[in-house]
Amino acid sequence: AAGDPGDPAQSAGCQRGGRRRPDQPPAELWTELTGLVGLTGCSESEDGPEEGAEGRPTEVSLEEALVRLAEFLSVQLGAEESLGNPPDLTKPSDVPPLLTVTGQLLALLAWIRSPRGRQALSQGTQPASEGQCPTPAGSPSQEESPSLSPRDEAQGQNLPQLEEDQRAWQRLEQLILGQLEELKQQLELQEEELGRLRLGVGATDSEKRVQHLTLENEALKQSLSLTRDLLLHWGPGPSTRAPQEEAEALAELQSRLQEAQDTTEALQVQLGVQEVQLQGLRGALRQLQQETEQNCRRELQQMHGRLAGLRARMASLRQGCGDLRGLVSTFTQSCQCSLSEARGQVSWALGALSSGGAGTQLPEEQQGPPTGCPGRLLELKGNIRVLCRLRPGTPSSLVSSEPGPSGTVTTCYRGRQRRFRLDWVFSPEASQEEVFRELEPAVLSCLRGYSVCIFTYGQTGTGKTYSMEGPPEDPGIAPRALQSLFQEMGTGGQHRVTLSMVEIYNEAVRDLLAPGPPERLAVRQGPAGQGGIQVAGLTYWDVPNLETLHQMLSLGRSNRATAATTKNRHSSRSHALVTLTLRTASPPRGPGTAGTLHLVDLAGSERAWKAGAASTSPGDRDGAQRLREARTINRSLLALGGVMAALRARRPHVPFRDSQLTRLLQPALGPGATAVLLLQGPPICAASPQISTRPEDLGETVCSLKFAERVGQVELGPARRCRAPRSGTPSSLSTDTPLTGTPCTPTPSPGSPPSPGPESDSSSALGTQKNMPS
Ligand SMILES: Nc1ncnc2c1ncn2[C@@H]1O[C@H](COP(=O)(O)OP(=O)(O)OP(=O)(O)O)[C@@H](O)[C@H]1O
Repeated sequence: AAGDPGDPAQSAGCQRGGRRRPDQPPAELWTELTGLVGLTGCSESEDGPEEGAEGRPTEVSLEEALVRLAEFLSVQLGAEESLGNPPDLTKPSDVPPLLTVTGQLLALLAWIRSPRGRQALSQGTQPASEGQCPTPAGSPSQEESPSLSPRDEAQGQNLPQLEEDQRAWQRLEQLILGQLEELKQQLELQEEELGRLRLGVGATDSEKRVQHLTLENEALKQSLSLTRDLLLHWGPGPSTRAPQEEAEALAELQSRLQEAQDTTEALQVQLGVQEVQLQGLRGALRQLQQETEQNCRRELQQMHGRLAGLRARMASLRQGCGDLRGLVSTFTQSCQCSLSEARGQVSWALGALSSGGAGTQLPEEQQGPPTGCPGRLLELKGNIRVLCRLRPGTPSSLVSSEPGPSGTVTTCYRGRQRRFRLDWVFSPEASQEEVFRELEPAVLSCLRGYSVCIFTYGQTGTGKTYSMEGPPEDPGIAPRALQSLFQEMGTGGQHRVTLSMVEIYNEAVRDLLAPGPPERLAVRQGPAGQGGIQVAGLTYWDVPNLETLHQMLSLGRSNRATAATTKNRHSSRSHALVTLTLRTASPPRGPGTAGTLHLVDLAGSERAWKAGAASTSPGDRDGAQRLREARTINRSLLALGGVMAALRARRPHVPFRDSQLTRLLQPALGPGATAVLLLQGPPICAASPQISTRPEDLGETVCSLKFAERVGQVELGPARRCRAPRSGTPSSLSTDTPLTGTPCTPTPSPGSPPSPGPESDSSSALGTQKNMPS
């Protein structure tokens, strides 16, 4: 219609639609076409009053079909515009074929509606324009003959005119068929493109294009079938169908159109659903990828963790292997020693028997220790043992224990569970008696010449002093040990017991049993060749009986520095060392033994700021004092840790000199000595005001447990008995590494000549109670 100057609609008198100008925008085509159809309909209703309201639907259906065609064209043009390639309608080659076909159809429609067309149709003749056929190049003449005659006039119409009409129709038919062919080709091309685009799944633009082309294809298909139907029903040739048939055909067309629209809509819906599904699938795929990635990463981390754990385990196994090797060699050496000792004893016994007869009794020191005696038991148990005692309290989920031999203490600190295995774990309800029973063999081994050190270690307020000293009604390790020793020694007077007691307060060594006020003593390395440590001016007391011993111990305890801290009202601010030397009387042949028992009550391990010592206000002298104490206590405990680490790693140099504590403990931790560490642990008990449930307390406990676990791995070499010098006085606490001082009786002042041996009058050695330093 746009390119046809002889528009049939115009020639039918519909001047309102007018000619489509080349510069007319494609969007106006819709208006133009609907206007055109409207006009046609309007003329029909005016022209055919005889058909009435009943006859109208058939005609309206045709119009509707055209209106939809026009709609489609408008949409297509709009779509092309939106894609950025609007067709240039001024160029005939650019005009979409469908547009041209629609134009032709509208022209045909206009002609059919015109009186001439009606006449021709009613006569069963071809439509004819006034001298020119409706062609693309030249459409039917604009001037329609206004004098088209009715039926009777048509009979008189001249033959050439009819022939010309006939030709025009044939041309029109050819043209439409050609255009249909063109439409078909275009459809095929688009289907091909659609197929190509379908291969490129995933690209958003391609998807849009696919959608667009699908719609276009559907529309083209519809328009093709519609055009075919129109051509079939309204095309040239004699119209042999009755109006009723035409109406039916139109209704059928309409229903097909409706069907096609429904199909399109259904397809669109399906496409939408599929798109949604596609998006869902893409999302699921992305999520799956992320999850897989996360899982892989997590597994990798776990593998790394497991690998690190395995490496650590391997390292500890290696170390354990080394320790085991050491133990085996130690055991072999010990066996060899015992064997040679036994051989010597047997040969001596045989000699004694042969010279003195059957009635001769072997001196005690020449008898091998009987099987199961404390000394042997100690050797078998290992020369460093770590025991743990938890203060009774409300059970807590943060600290738990499995009591018994090789028992465990489990802590849950900062969300991490740690399990510590120790040689023996006492249940929190364990009595003083139970604790001592486990230590008794070690204590008694001193009588056979072994050097034994028992020390209590742990956080402040956990019961170190309670375990070591205990209240009078329920005595602790020290009183029970003395009682047990004296019980074992009996009243034979074959043993001589010497006692000394020092404290290390702020790195100063003080004699707690000095006759005068406690003074600072100098600790020195012993003379070359003698080895050991010497404490100048330290007093040793010969103790004749248990009662005196208890009195002296309580005297020493009362001289000890204590103070009130936030954790403990009677906190020990110093390390206390009680040393007991037990010398057996020299038998007629062979040396006697000199066993040593060190009982060490360490000051509490604590962070300085926690002991209530962190008060640094200028006027608070007590606070400053507590702070200084806490610092020196921690420094010395650190030094003890360093010594233990060096012993554990079997380093050639052991830093005993790092603190006064380690210097004094050197004999107790030397080769052949036996050490028992009693670790005191706190209950995590809300009911106990002294011990809070704060995590830092638990952290302190974990540190203590770690320390104890490390100490348990220290190897001091096989426990060895010490021979007492044949002559002389008990000048040392351990014959291997003597801690020398000035043993004295109560009467002589410190530094006076040593008291006589056990053969001497024990009462004079001890003096009387009134002579004791007060
Ligand atoms: N097993 C126990 N049974 C009953 N009471 C205990 C027990 N252990 C400790 N206590 C009590 O806890 C309090 C603190 O104990 P103790 O003074 O022995 O602690 P400590 O570790 O020596 O402290 P510090 O290092 O400050 O000297 C004391 O009142 C003591 O009686």
